[in-house]
Amino acid sequence: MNTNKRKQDALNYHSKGRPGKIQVVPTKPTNSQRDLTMAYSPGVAEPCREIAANTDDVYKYTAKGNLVAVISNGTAVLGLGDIGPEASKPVMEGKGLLFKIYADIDVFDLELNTKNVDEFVNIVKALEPTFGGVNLEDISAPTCFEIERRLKAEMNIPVMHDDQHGTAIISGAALMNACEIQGKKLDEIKLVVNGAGAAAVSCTKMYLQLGVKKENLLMFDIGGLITPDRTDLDEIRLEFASHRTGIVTLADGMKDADVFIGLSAGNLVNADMLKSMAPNPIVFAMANPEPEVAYDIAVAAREDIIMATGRSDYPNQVNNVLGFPYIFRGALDVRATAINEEMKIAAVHAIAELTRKPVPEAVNLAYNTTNLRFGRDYIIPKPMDQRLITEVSAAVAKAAIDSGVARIQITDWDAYAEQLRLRIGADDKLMRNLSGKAKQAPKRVVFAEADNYKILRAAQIVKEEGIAIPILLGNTEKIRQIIDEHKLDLDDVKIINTLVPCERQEEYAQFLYEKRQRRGITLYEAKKMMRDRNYYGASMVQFGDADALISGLTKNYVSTIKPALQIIGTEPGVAKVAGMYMMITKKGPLFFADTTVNVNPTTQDLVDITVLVERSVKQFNISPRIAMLSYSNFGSNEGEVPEKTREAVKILHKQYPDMVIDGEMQANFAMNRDLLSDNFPFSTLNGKPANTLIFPNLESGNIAYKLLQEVGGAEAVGPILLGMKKPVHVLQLGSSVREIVNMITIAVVDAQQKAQAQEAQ
Ligand SMILES: NC(=O)C1=CN([C@@H]2O[C@H](COP(=O)(O)OP(=O)(O)OC[C@H]3O[C@@H](n4cnc5c(N)ncnc54)[C@H](OP(=O)(O)O)[C@@H]3O)[C@@H](O)[C@H]2O)C=CC1
Ligand SMILES: CC(=O)C(=O)O
Ligand SMILES: [Mg+2]
Repeated sequence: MNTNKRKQDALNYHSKGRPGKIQVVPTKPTNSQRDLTMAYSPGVAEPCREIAANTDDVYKYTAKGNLVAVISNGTAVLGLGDIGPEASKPVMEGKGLLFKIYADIDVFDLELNTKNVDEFVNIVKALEPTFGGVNLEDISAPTCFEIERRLKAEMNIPVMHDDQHGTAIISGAALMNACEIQGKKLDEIKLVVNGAGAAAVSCTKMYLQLGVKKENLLMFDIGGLITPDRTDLDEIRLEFASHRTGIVTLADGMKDADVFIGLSAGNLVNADMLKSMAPNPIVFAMANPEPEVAYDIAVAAREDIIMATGRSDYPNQVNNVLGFPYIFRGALDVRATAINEEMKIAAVHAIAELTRKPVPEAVNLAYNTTNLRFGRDYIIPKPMDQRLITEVSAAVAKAAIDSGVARIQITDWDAYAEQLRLRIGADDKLMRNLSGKAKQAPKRVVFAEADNYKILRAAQIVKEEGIAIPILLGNTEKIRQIIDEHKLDLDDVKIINTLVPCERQEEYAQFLYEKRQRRGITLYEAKKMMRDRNYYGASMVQFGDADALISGLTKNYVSTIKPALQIIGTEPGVAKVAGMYMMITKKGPLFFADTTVNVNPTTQDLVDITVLVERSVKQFNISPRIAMLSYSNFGSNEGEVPEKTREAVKILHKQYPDMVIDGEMQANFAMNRDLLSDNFPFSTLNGKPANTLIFPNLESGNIAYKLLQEVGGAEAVGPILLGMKKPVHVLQLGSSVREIVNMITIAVVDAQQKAQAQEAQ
């Protein structure tokens, strides 16, 4: 993008609509006179009295416990320097926005018009009743050190200067990982730090704590190398003075260095300086918005480099955004009185370790990448990785408890993790539970369309996570080519090319022939059909050579399901299969059927579908509350649809008296308990809204789930094929990798359950 356009876009982003980036949003109802009486006078006097009697109740009745002050005086705003408090406000609002979206922490940004340490400290101290924590930001060295030291000593809530400690934590984790990848040891690396301000000093202290040796360190400020004989330096900088001789300029210092850390200003390093570094160099050019050396220049200068910047538009963003939301989240949740060394070190390790774990597909999607994995271009997690909140905040909270600065304890860490996920809307508890279940006994899943990147990527994920053991069907060369192209880790996975004679193909063909010989299939045709991967895959499942089949990504539903129906067939007593979607909504999971198979079900079809769905929902450990949907409520309209649905409910009530089902009813009555009980108090569904919806025909089911997905933001998991004798699951055309992974998980759980049922017989 050209610079002028980027500039205008950034200005528009901030000025359009309501100027700025944050606002205050009420958290309690404000719709009625009664609500306002509670919110303000006279109701508000009650919590006031309680807090007056017990100050700590301020956490109970106000927003204090979740409110952080982001405070600056604008003296070191990014790398823009001392541009004043007003000019720092966009950055502070930005921090507020990030606190909110990544950790659900509310922020008031406060830009103070003072450079005087005493005045600054007195103002912030006086704010203690309002806030649960204080994030100091973009305050220049050396005053920032004194301000932070005094505030930490004099306040009883966590105070952290993020440019110092947030940056130290993130870059410490990145340095540990980068050294491992480059085969370097922290206690041996020669390190050059450019900058000797707030960030540089604290980062360097962190690196020394992590094992870097002081004698291997060179630190530069505007005046050059920090040496003991310089007379213009304060105690803080002199602590990092180097006794090495013969080094004057930064270029001198960088010769043979293993690591360059830039926390100074933009464009101070050139390609020649990088070329003079030791083999496999590590360069963190962290100045914002312009790094000390541009990413492109650095990677062009050295093929063996690990290059990071503070920017989001290149790989390896080493930026304190990865830390501050989660560090404060953990500190606030245990009401810590400080953010101490133990908490910081815990955060370093949590971030470093998270980088080594398989990257969720959602992160790849968010960054338009295909296979992020620990390595040269991925030394640190991506900011949009939702696992950061559970990993880092929990580690920080634990360390606060263990080091004795927590005022409240957490004992149930699983519940805490769930609470954290809920805060950022990342709670997919049901899928996580299913995934956990699948991992307990992973099954062999055969993929009929393995010559497709999305299938292979999903296969890699389920293999890595221990959910399934993939078997790939397709052209071996093509599959290997995709694996190589995307650097997928599937080398040891079985690949079967059904177009050439392969394992048990003759046997499978004979079986198909025997099953279908009176339905027009000759042995010759059966052998030919076994070259089709859907026939072959279904046969593998039928013969127990695989436990589940996944197909349908590239073919229509009917042609995918037909081979499975011919070879495996439906389970005893089931005339027709059906398709169900699990919709993961903000209010919990909803089950929709039939959304994929039966176009216009009869009354008996509706009964059969409901029986299959009820059993399947129960297998997810959820009590089904079923609504049979129509455009009519309990006989309020006549017509084919109300009549068949009403009749189906009647049959189900009679044949399955324990089934919680009612209808026919409209969707809003099914989903709204009050609406249903006010208007139809006799309904057997009263008490709670329905969680399972049976649609009168395919089009209504299909339209409803797609609308909920697109407009309601629900995630659709499925279609889960119900009624097959053995696990076969058919993907929707063009499913995403995440959707495929979810289907595989369901297929494995399905296979486990079918195996258990067989054992029990
Ligand atoms: N990626 C990230 O997460 C973070 C990045 N940063 C970036 O780090 C930089 C410094 O921030 P911060 O420490 O808060 O600011 P400070 O003002 O406290 O420190 C700036 C330091 O950079 C030095 N410096 C400036 N120009 C040069 C130069 N030409 N040669 C050598 N040294 C130079 C200054 O030297 P002197 O003291 O002699 O003037 C000073 O020591 C900024 O660009 C900021 O954006 C900061 C925090 C986090
Ligand atoms: C990222 C940050 O805090 C800075 O550049 O100042
Ligand atoms: Mg900053």
